[in-house]
Amino acid sequence: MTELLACRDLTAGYGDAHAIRNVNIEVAAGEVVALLGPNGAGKTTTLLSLTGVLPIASGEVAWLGAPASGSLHQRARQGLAYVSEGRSVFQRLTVRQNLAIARDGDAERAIEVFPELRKLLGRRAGLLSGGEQQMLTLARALTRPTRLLVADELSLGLAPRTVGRLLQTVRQMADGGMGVLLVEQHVNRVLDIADRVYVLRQGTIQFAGTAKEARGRMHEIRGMYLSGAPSNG
Ligand SMILES: Nc1ncnc2c1ncn2[C@@H]1O[C@H](COP(=O)(O)OP(=O)(O)OP(=O)(O)O)[C@@H](O)[C@H]1O
Repeated sequence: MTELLACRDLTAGYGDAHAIRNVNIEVAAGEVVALLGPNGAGKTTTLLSLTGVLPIASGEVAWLGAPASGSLHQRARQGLAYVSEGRSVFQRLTVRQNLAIARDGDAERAIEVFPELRKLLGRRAGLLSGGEQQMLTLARALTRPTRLLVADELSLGLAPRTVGRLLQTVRQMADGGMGVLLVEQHVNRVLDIADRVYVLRQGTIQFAGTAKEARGRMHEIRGMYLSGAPSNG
């Protein structure tokens, strides 16, 4: 398997506070990797430092087999799509205009993944439902050739059926050769489509294994959620 993104002993955070410590994660082409853990565990911080948005304090990040030094912008041109928490469509622009924003982008590629967007192309994005906006957010990230999709809580606030639809689409994209790193609150649902799982708790990796192994240790993983909140709140 071709390794796309990896970190070794990654420590990062905000000022002197290290929200994550000595984190080791890898994502290869063709696999869905889930990053799980309770609120405040450090999942978003991990994605931000892996994608080059947040500077790292120590450790190493490798992107496409070489030490990662460029910004998110540079990595995006090499096939890294990062969908951050929350819907980030341009509300006043149409779906078509939203899809046309990326330079060198190809709206048709995105519409192939989400055919339901075709009939909405002329509609203002602000008038779409929550699920449609989230599809558009994801579709926009895919207008460029994508090697790795990194997504933070894609399914936040969506109806169960829409969550299932998005996650199945993500699985199909990985089956087509893309690597996927997902932060997701719906543990059971994400285990249905993930190949491997990491569980973060209080800034460190507490579990790393296959989705099958995670299912076998679900009781223990649930416990990490219950006891995972930082003591200072
Ligand atoms: N901009 C920031 N400045 C200072 N501390 C921050 C900042 N963002 C996050 N933190 C802290 O870093 C820790 C990890 O936060 P992070 O957002 O990475 O967790 P998370 O696992 O993504 O949580 P959630 O599931 O609630 O989104 C938390 O203690 C949080 O309060």
